[in-house]
This record gives sequence, structure tokens and C-alpha cells, in this order.
Amino acid sequence: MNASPPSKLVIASRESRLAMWQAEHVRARLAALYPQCSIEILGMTTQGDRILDRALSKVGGKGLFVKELEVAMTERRADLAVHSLKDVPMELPEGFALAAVLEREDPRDAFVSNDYASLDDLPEGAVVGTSSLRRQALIAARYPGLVIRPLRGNLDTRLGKLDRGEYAAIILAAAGLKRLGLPQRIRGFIEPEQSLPAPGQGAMAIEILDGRDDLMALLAPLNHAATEQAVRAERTVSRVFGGSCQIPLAAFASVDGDAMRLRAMVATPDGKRIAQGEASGPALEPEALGTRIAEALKSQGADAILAACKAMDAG
Ligand SMILES: NCc1[nH]cc(CCC(=O)O)c1CC(=O)O
Repeated sequence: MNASPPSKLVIASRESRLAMWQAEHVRARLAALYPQCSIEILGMTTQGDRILDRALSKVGGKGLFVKELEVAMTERRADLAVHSLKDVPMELPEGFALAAVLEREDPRDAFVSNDYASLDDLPEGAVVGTSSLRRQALIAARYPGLVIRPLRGNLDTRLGKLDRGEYAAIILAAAGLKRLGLPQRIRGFIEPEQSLPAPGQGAMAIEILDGRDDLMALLAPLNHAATEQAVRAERTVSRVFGGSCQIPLAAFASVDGDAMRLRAMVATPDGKRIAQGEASGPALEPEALGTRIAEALKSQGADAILAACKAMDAG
């Protein structure tokens, strides 16, 4: 049944603890499918890991987390790369393809604090850490009295900054904390009704060189159809609004059998202007649903919000 595996496969991964957990997860799944194959993980540092003093939106965005891994594949030092899908640009560079999207972990944002139970619990002027424009806009819209400060680095770095008292609370993806065995750090979940997740949040993707049909077949069993459909819809929304162009944008799809429900929003970073909406449609036509909701957001003024974001960015 299965495609016949090569004797050896190399997985490229970032070296953060979360990235390594994810690569190891893929390694274990492939080892179970192909016991004859020896599978190694090649850990590497990316520019996104090195540049910690600036918001990513200012230095080139998501591509910075995947570039080095792609070079390793081009040079045949690695066969596949494992990513958090959230960090994968909407348009892959020429010559690369996604071979599988794995079943999604918890897609929600998590509230993490040593002193407070929830965003509601924070006093006026409390400092909340996040570098995500989406989280910033959503918090500013709901809690104008809170102060939002940038927070970069891998999960351990971010938790360390919280523990040293630099922030009253921080917002992180629940998926990362759960994968690292740190669910006890989660004081509360931020439900999609209050704050929609980022496109692809909580899902992992496997990237390969386009044209490696051998790998495509080998990795196909790892693909989770419902997650793939959901993230296709979510990423379509992002693509319509400029792909890696930096604006607060959220999109979250849930699949129930043949049906998909997609919710999305775009906002200005200060949270003062928000366009949001939801739509349902067949799960097998995720791009159509994504396009439809993007149109609905446009009719609510999303283009003006985009223009306002660009003007702020330039200023
Ligand atoms: N932006 C970095 C990033 N990319 C993926 C995750 C978490 C895991 C996931 O969403 O799959 C995180 C950390 C975070 O947002 O807290």
C-alpha cells in the first residue's frame, strides 16, 4: 500500500524546543509508518530566531522562519521541513510545496500570567506582552486601558520574561504550550468568540521541494483532511488581504462533516476599526469560502482599514 521509503530521510527544523518537538512528532509518525527507514532531524537557526530586538512585521515577516530550511532542502541536506503553519508565508517560494497538514492542536490563544486569572482581571494600565498585531488589535479593542508591549523570542524566552516581572500577562498560542508539556501555564483560554486565532494557528505543515513525488506519496498519510480544508480557507483570507503584508488579521475555520464555518476579521493595530464576518459553505471548496468572506469584509470597509494600516506603517 505505502510508497516504498528511501533508506534515509532528513527533517529540517528550527532549533527552538517547540520546533524540535514538532519535528520529533513527525519523525515518530514516519518511523511508525516506515520502520525500515532511518530518519534524522537537522536542527538549524533561522533569521527569525536571531532577530529578537525588532517586531517581525518590520523586518520581513514570516518567511524569516522558513528560508534556511528551504535552502537545506534545495541543497539536498534535508528532504522535508516541519513548520508551524502559522509561520509559513501564504505564497511559498517557487519550487516548494506543502506535502501535508497535520491534525490541528488547540487553535485558541491562551492567557498566561502569574498574578491574574484573565484579561478581565487585569487592572487599568497593566502591561500585556504580545508581538502579534492581531492580538494587539483585539486586546486594544476590548481593553483600551491595557498597555501592550512587544514580546519576541521562543516560548521559553517569552515565559522567562513574564516570570521576571516584565509583563503582568502575556498571550501565547495554546498549542505551543500544550505541545511543550506546559498546559499548567495556561490560566485561561481566549475563545474565538472574543478573539479569533491567526490563519493556521495550532496546525503543523510539512514542506518539500516541488516535484518530489516520491516524498509526496510517502507523506500523504500524515495529512489530516479536515485540518487541511480549514487552513486552506483561512489562508485564502490572508492571501486576499496581501499575504505577508503586515496587518492585524484573523481567520478561523471549523469543519463538521461536509460543512465548513469560516470566521475572519481585519483591524487597525489600535483596534479602533474592525471588519469581521462569518460564512458557511461546503468543506470541499475552502478557497471559495475564503474568497467569499474576504469580499464580505471588504464590503465592511476592510480596504480602508488596510490603507490605514499601510499609512501607519509608513509613518
Ligand atoms: N508566532 C510564533 C508561533 N508560531 C507558532 C506558534 C505556536 C504554535 C502554533 O500556533 O501552531 C507560535 C507561538 C505563539 O504564537 O505563541
